[in-house]
Order: sequence, then structure tokens, then C-alpha cells
Amino acid sequence: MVNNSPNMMSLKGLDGRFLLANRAYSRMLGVSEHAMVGTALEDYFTEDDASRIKQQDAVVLSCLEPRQFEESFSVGGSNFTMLVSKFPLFDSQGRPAGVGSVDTDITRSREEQQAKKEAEDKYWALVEQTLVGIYIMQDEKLVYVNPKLADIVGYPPQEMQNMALERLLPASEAGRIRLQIKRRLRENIQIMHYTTRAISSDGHLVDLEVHSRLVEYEGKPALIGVVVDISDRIAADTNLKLAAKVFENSAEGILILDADAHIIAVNHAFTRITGYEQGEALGKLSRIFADNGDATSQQMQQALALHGQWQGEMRDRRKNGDWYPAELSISLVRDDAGCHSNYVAVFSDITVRKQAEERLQFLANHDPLTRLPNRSSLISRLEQAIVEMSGEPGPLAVMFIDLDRFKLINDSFGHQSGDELLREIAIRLSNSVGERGLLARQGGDEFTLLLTEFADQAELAALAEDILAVLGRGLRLEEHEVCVTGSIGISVFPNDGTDARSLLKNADVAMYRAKDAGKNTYQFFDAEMNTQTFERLLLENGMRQALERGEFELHYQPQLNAASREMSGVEVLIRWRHPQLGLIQPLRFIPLAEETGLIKPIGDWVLQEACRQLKAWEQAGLYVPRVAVNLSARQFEQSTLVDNVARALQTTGLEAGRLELEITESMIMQNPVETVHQLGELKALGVWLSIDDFGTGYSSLSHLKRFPLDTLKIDRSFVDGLPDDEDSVAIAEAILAMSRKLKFSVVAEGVENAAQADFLELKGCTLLQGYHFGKPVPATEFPALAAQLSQSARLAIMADWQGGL
Ligand SMILES: Nc1nc2c(ncn2[C@@H]2O[C@@H]3COP(=O)(O)O[C@H]4[C@@H](O)[C@H](n5cnc6c(=O)[nH]c(N)nc65)O[C@@H]4COP(=O)(O)O[C@H]3[C@H]2O)c(=O)[nH]1
Repeated sequence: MVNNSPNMMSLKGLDGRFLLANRAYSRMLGVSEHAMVGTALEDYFTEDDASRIKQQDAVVLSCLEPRQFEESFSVGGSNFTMLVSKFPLFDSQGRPAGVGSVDTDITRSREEQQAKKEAEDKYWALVEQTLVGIYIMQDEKLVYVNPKLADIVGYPPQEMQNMALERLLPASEAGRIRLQIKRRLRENIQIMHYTTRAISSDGHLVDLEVHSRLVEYEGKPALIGVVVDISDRIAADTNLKLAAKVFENSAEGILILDADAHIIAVNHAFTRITGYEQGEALGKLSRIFADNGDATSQQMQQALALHGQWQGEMRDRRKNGDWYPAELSISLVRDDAGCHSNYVAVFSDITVRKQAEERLQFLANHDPLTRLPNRSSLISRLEQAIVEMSGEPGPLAVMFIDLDRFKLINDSFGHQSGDELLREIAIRLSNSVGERGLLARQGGDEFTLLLTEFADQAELAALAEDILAVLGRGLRLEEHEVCVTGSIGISVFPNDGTDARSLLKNADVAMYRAKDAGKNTYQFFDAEMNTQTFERLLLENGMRQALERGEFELHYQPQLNAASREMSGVEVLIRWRHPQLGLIQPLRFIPLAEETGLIKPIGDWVLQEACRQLKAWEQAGLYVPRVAVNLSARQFEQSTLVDNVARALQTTGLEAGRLELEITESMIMQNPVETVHQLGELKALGVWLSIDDFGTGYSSLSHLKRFPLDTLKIDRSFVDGLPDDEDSVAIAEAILAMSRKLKFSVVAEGVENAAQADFLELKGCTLLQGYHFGKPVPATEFPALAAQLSQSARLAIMADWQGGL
């Protein structure tokens, strides 16, 4: 049995020599079993192997218990691995006598195990360490994922174990893949490649490329797949597509050039802007770098060399030969090695913007109504001209042209007609001035002329005359023939100013002087004028405080019944007792008050004071039947005029029928519609209304009929020539006759002598006013004048009466 055992068996004595070895053992060692008896391990094994086997024997002998070992050794060039069971041998007295062993040859199975382990190690290294994700999916769940796949989607691998598709993929994708799996299983589709998107643990989407195969796993169908994260590739693809889209759809022209400025790509906008098709442009040398010899080309080259980019404006030519302004931005591109490889140029056609800029520039420097240069443009041209003079005396002059009574036209015909007139005047002036100077519109009805080419003052004067003549030619406005005149002031460099401001100011001063001189004329500036301007300034400033300081006072001039010569009223005339300039007559400050608008508070004060005075006299025993107050045109602009009149009457207690308001014809003509309305309201209060200075304006009686007027005042200039001057007589008679017809009472003003008074009385004039009866006097002196007048009247009645006897 021992000999037939496939295991190797042996017994060894305490000296390590074989007592017995079976056939299997001796066959392995290549000797007979008999020959082995008495031999030692060293006789068959290498020194190392023998020593190791001996050590095992020693272990068994020392513990005297059976033991198992795995032993490897080589015999005759072959390696063996044995599973060795060793046990101690005892003699008949129970003393240790040696070691027995039974060895099973496990060489083959050990080799197989080793091979399997190595295969497994390789497999794990491949699957676990690989750079692609790997998974096994069964029953729509992940049964295995490698670390890389877990890493791609950001989960710990163990958390993905048994993860359902829904958790890993967006709902739509999970649904799609599930259907796909079912189909694969049904139709046994082995291999499939597809892309999908997973939701990573932090919620962002990861683009995946999947290659999967149908396999059998643990006896059931499963899918094994390799997964690659293609998010970067997709993003790069997207960026590339986007860049291509931007390139093609950009509103700006884009050119890509090689390092030698040859065109290698252009977009649609390039073709749209330049007119060149892609095929015509590619391969050609770009004109961007063509040296035009101008500063822009050089600046561009320098900036590109220095900073790698340039931005600016340049001119380019379209295929059809048209030039257009372009805004260009060009950048130098370097390759990965840092070598200059390309240029990218982006440009846009800025024609529209340039036109808008030019328009803005034009508008900033021109008057939109007449399209003439405006004030600021004139000032800069004047300043430039002064600089160009560089100290030389000239020629340089400024003419200030102001239309006379333009406001009246504007108010009578409306702003539209006013504008039309200004346009026509601008054309006339431009034609008249021609190349001789720069004509600008200063604003309103003011034009300025800058002259740099003239020989002397006489030439300037001649030009001014020409301009006045041109202005004076009548023009048609709404079917009416209108005649416009102008007043011109001239200042000459350097005598009348060495800078733009003073030249303009002094031309303006001279223009006012021309107006004062009766309009429709011109004046050269002289230094004396500034003194007057100074006075004007003094008056203007002082007037603001004059009311508060009580510097205004009213003077009263009597009006007498022409027949009875009894006082029937007074006209109040304002005076200004100026602290420095003394008593100032109204004609010196009323126009200024009207210009500055101060006439409104002043006018209100006059009304109030006149009514109060009449009442005060009445209370003192002097009854003055009526007081006439002058109203200014600007007071009519006040919407509160009627209220102010009513308040004056109410606060003073004066009866409305004792107040007469004097207005001028031109006031009515300036704004007939509004004035008729206001006059109606005033009339409704019960006050009297009279037309002052009749005969100097439009003198249209039929026109005046439309207004609720009571009285006409014949202007002093007509009374002056009475009774000898034929024209004056004719006018006075005509006015009186017509007034009678229209039932107006008539006051003649400026009656300076008895002949005038008698003539007017004879012709039916109602009231008389003038120095002949009494000059305007302060309120304090008026009672004496009134007493004197009533005395004279009584005497006259008595004389008449006596004459009658
Ligand atoms: N040579 C001469 N002159 C005579 C004679 N009789 C009267 N006058 C003057 O003729 C002017 C008559 O006043 P007006 O025509 O309403 O003309 C007035 C009136 O338009 C205006 N004015 C006077 N006071 C006021 C006022 O309170 N408000 C307004 N808005 N204007 C006023 O100032 C103008 C001038 O007023 P005054 O200088 O006071 O001049 C007054 C008066 O002094 C005469 O026989 N011979």
C-alpha cells in the first residue's frame, strides 16, 4: 500500500537518514527504494533545500506533534512544490525516534494558481487604473463601475454600485437608453457606440461617449461599456462652431491675414462692405498695410510692432471705387511657438456715424433756421481771425445787423411767418455779402457779419448802405407787402476792440445807437457810446431797487373840456428821482423798463398810486373827475392785468368810470386777438379805454372800431402844426370827423398855445391837454394848478358871458 501510494512517503531516524522511502519518493529522486535506506537528504537535494527540510523535521521533533508544510525544492533540474505532512516517530518506550512524512505533489496546482493570480492582477490593473471609464450594467443598474468612471461623474465608486439609470442620466436620456437596451437585448445587438450626458454629483452635465457590448455576466445578459468624458471636446467643438458663426454673422467685416498680409479668410460682412466676393479677396495682399504715406499708416505699423494691436479710423475703397470711412481694429496673432503667424482685422463702415457726426457738427455751428453759421461759430472764426492778424492792424471788422420792429411782425403775422421772413432776409444778406465776409445769425433778428477784406471805413460804410438797401426792399408775407428795415453797428479792429468779446459788444452798442438815431441806418462805434452804455447799465441796475426805495413819483397833467375849459381829468406821468442822475423823464427809462420786464411791477404801482391819489384829493376836497394811466405793451402780456386793475380800484375805492387806461395802436396790433379779449374784460370792469398817440401807427379807424374804445388821443406831432400847417390841419380834421362818426371822444395832447386850443375846440375836439393849460406837476403842486385852472375857467365863462352881453 505504501509503495503504491501516489504520495511520497518516508521515515527518517534521529540522525536524519532515511529508514524507509516508498516508490513514489524514490522515483522522484531517481533511485530505488532500497538504495535510499541509510542515505541522507544531502545525497539528493541541494544544500539549501536539504537544510530547509531538516529544519521542518526539527520543528516536528521539538514539538512532537504532526505539522504541515509547503515545500519547494528542485531535483534533477525540475522544481517541485509539495504539501508535506510530518509526524514524529517513537520507539517502543515512547521515546522520539525520528520523523515520518507524507508529501503530496502540488506543483501543477500551484503553477495554475500563480498564472491565475497574474492574470487577475493584469486585469485589475487594466480596469481599475485605466483612463477610460468602464461599467457593467445589468437589469438597468450598474453592477460595476471602475474608479475612472466614478471619477468622471464625481461619485465614490461604491456609491455607484447598483445605481439606477435615472439617477445618473437626465430623465430624457435615461428613457432613451432604457429603450435602446431593451431593443439590443431583443434584437441581440452586440456592439453599440453612442453619446449621452450624465449628471455629475455636483449637478453639472458631463458629455460622455459610450462603447458598449452585450455580454453574459454571472449567467445573465449584461452590458459592458467603455466611457470617455468628451465634455472638453464638445466644449471646444461648440466654441469652434460659435467662433465660425460669429465670424460669418458678424456685422463687422473680418479679415484674417497671414504674416505677409495675404488674405486667408474673409466673412460675409467683408463682402457686403467692400463689394469684393470671397474668391476675389483670398490670396490677395491686403490694402490695410499699403503705405499711403500718411500718419495713420505709420502709427498702425508702430503700434502693431510695439503692442501687437492698433485701433483707429482709416479710409478704404469699395470695389465700385467709392471711398468710405472705416473703423479698424487689427491684432497681430502669434502661434504656440510665439512666432508671428497672422493678423486679424475687424472693421466697420462708419459712413452713417460720420454723417451723423458731421450733421451734429453742422448743427453745433449753424443756426437751424437760416443754416447760417451761429453765434459760437462766429466767435471762434473771429477769434481765429484776430490770431491770424498777429498784431497787424487789420483789416478786420464786425457788423451787427438788427432788424427794426421785427417783434411787431412776428407778433402780427405769427412765428411761422416770422421764421419765413428771417430765412428770406438771411438769403438776401448772404447774396449781398457774397465773398466779402462771413455772415452769421446771432439769434432772434440779429445777424453778424465778420469782414476781413476791405480797404477802409468808406468801403464798410458802402457795404452797410448796400445791406440797408437790400433789407429795405419789400417782401411778401401772407399776401401782405412787408417792409423791413435794419439798424447796423460796426466795430473795427483794433481801435474798437482787440478781442472778439469787445468787438462784438461795441458793434452791438453802435447798433443800438443806430436804432436811437431813428433806425434804418448804420453807425460806427466810437468810445463815447460806451459812456451811454454805462448810463444804461446804471439805470438798469438802479431801476431794480427804485420801486422799493420809493424813487418813482407821479406827475399829473390836467385835461380840460375843450368847450368849458373846465378840468375834466388828469393824465399821470411817471418820473424817477434818481439819487445820482436827478429827475429822469420816462422816455429815458420806460423803454429800458419794458426791455427788462420791470415795467410790470412799475405799471402796477402807477395804477395803484394814481387811483389812491385821486381818492386822497377827493377826501381833501379836490374832485378830479378822471385819471388817465399809460399802459405798456408788456403789461398786456400779464395774465393778471385785469385782476391788477380791479384790485387797484377795489383797494383804493375809486369808481371804475373814473379810471382811463391809455394804450397805443401798436400794442393792439401786436396781438389783436389777445388784446381784444383783455380790453373786453377791462371794459367790463367799467374803466375807460383810450388810444394814445393816434395817427403815428397804423391809424386804421375802421380797424379800431372792433375794440371797445372810448377815446382817441391825437398825437402831439399833429397838434404841433396847427392851425397853419395844411397837413396837420387835414389830419386833425379827418381824425375828428371820423371820431365823431364812430362816437369816440377825442383828446388833443401837446396843446401849447391858445390858437391850437381854439382850432381844436372849433373842430369839435372833446378834451385838451398841453403846456398851455399846465405842465405835468407833482401831486403836491397839483391842487394849486387845479385851483388856478378853475379860476381861469370861471374867468373865461365870465368873459364869454360879458362878451355875450
Ligand atoms: N412838448 C410838449 N410835451 C407835452 C405837452 N403836454 C404834454 N407833454 C408831454 O407829452 C407826453 C404825453 O404823454 P404820452 O404821450 O402818454 O407819452 C408818455 C408815455 O408814453 C410814457 N409814460 C409816462 N408815464 C408813463 C407810465 O406811468 N407808464 C407808461 N407805461 N408809460 C408812461 O412816457 C411818455 C412821455 O412822457 P412825458 O415825458 O411825461 O411826456 C408827456 C408830457 O409831459 C406839450 O404841450 N408840449
